[in-house]
Amino acid sequence: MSARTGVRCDRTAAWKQLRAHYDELGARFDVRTAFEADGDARFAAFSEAAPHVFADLSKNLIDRRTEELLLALARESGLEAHRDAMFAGQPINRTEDRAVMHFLLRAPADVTVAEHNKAALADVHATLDAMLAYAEQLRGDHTITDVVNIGIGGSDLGPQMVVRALDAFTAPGKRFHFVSNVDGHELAGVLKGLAPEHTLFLIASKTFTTAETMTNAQSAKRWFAQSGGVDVARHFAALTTNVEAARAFGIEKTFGFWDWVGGRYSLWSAIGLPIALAIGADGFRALLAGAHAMDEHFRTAPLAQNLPVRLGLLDVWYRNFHGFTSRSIAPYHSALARLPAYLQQLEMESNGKQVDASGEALSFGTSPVLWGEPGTNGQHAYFQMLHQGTDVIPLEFVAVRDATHELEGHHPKLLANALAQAQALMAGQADAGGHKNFPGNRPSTFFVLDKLTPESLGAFLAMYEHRVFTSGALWGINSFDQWGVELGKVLARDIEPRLASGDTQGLDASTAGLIARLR
Ligand SMILES: O=P(O)(O)OC[C@H]1O[C@H](O)[C@H](O)[C@@H](O)[C@@H]1O
Repeated sequence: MSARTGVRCDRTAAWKQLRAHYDELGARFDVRTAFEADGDARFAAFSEAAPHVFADLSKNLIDRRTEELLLALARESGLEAHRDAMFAGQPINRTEDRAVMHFLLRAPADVTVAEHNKAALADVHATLDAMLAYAEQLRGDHTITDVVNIGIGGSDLGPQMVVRALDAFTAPGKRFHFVSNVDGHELAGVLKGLAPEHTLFLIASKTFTTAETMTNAQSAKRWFAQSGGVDVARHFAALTTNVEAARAFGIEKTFGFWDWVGGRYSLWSAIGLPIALAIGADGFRALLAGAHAMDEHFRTAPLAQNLPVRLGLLDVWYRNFHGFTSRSIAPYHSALARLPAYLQQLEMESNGKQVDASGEALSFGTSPVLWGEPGTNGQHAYFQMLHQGTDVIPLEFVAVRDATHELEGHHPKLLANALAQAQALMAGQADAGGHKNFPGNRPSTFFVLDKLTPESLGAFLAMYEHRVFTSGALWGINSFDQWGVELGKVLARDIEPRLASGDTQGLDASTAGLIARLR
């Protein structure tokens, strides 16, 4: 059974037309020539001012015909119906039979939703109000100086990235630590500087079964008792859909969320408590409001002026026609240092799939590899390859117009570097001789936020979520499950006792040999 309406992208007429267009013109498209021909008009046509986010797409390898065909592909593939199904709360995550409603987490209490989602919206706001009241109470409690979030994947990357990104909005007096790895070096390193009476542990796990998080949580509880901590109820809280398991673990204070929130889409839920502790209730509400504005843009803007859609279509063009296998992210703001790691989970766990939503094998590529580091650091490391390597890797700049520090001269230098890199990638430099030649015509997208605020960050992240939705929808895959993480977990459970016993029976010779080495 097909999991959705519409035709899989590779079976549409537009796909064939795109293939022909690529063979005829796309492969040889030169963005420099395109700028010579229609300059300002190109910048106007290929830029988009969405809520809180401006995007310049004009340095990409596309022309109007390409975009028209991509829009036709979106229509034939049923993108709009799939989007509307998500917003209607239908169970579009078919392999887990779940709705996908992270957008509801940021919807105002009085927004119009389908009748069957009214109870969910009321639950969202009841939990949000309780969580923000708790956050405000703790913000005023100066005996708590250290907050340790124990969680992994979506229960770590989102809150960690946002807390760091909004550092300028964080009230002084509390330090935030994020422990994710089962490697005890991480937790031990954090605990070294802490006192139990001044520490709050947040155990963040959607399922409350994840091995890494449970191991770290047990160790934190043991450390708390051994270091003289007495009041577990005051110093531990759980953020989870599995409240029962949290209670069984011994935690009284719990904030829940729901199975229709995917882990990598959960920073807007109770998983966002560290964010609320850092920037306060108003700040957290502003983050949600920014995301909601982008939700509305994605839900209602015509496809041709819909920023997440235009980005998702470009991703399909690059992945399936140009054959680019990776994309690099360069945030030109050091507070966004964890953005690439967060986006890796968002995009690669969502769209790193090889079958469509009905389980049928795909004959085309899906998620690219995402990677990156803050500019300008990346420039002095791997940008060499972006400029002169043999592979073309689309690059994404994220620049912020207003700085939040007062150091003189830094910000213009930072912005000049971002602009110059985008310019150099496109323009190149010919005839300088061999190793000094830059081929140019290397694509980039340039995002501008006026200021890095809770609101603009919320909008930017929601834009990215919907962009991933768009490419996933065109590919016909289920962007909301993650079966690919299961096999390794199962095998680790088999191997762990073998490391103690030395039993290697039935194992391949490599794994057996490595176990012998590691014992
Ligand atoms: O929040 P949890 O249930 O502990 O899950 C944490 C993470 O681990 C899982 O294995 C998935 O790969 C992620 O999607 C998830 O975010």
